Amino acid sequence: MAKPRKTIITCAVTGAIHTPSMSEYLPVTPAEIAEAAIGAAEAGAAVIHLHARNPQDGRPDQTPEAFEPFLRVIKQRSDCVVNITTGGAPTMSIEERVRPAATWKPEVASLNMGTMNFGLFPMLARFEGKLRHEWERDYLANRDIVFRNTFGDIEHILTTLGANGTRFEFECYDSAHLYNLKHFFDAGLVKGPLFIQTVFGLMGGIGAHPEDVMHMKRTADRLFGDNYRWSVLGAGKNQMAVAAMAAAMGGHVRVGLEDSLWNGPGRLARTNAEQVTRARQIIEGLGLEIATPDEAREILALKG
Ligand SMILES: C[C@H](N)CC(=O)CC(=O)O
Ligand SMILES: [Zn+2]
Repeated sequence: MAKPRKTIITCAVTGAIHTPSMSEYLPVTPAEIAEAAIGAAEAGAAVIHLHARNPQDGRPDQTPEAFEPFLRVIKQRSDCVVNITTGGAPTMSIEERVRPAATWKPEVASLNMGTMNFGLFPMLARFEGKLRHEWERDYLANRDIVFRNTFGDIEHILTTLGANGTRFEFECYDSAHLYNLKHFFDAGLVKGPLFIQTVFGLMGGIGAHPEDVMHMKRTADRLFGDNYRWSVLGAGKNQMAVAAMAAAMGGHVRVGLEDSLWNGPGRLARTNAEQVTRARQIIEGLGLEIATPDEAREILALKG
């Protein structure tokens, strides 16, 4: 009897897209981020994707010091795979964005595979009346956000962090980003298995229709064959549908309040663990098993 395939659940616990006034359940302080990460790991997430925030007003904070308090607690209480963002907030400089991962040398760091328009403004209408902080309104109303990830920026992050043995969660928001990754793969600047996180339904990137999911998978299969491990994240209301489609096709899944505030239509997720549990139910419902952190390390060939 063939061993059931293992599915890696990644949980992105707070991010830099959503803002505190949107949901009282969005982790902001180091203690809240640590609790959210450990809760998500206990619920079944093998990989935890981390951003930091200013504890007072929840503004994205990409200083290495802001990460230290929760990284220490997570390391003490969990064997989960730590994945530190290099995306930060799309309004930050590359130097600012790469600093935390360069300082803390995690097993995994995110790496965004192309420059793109980054549309947060569609959320403004929905949360306009609830926004407590001036920075939230300015941030969400900004229609000119360019999320910069040039070939030079990507190579800089690859070489800076690669030197520490850190491997990458390659964020691909459109098929062009898969071709950008292919360029670095052919140039020998990245080694397989590639952990490719295909992002669906974020304004400025590809949509979240099943055809979009199939298009990204077919393109990745053609470009990388079995030199990659496919994972998906669906933004907002698309989160669980995209996760279910991918899991059924052998893909890994990412959930968490960075990507969606919801746990079912119109119901705010009270914890990241709630979303991990919902994804786990879908995966186990398909007769699959979730991967432990060590199984994820093996599947992704991490330094451990
Ligand atoms: C859509 C997600 N925000 C992708 C992400 O997590 C980017 C990063 O942190 O580098
Ligand atoms: Zn992120």
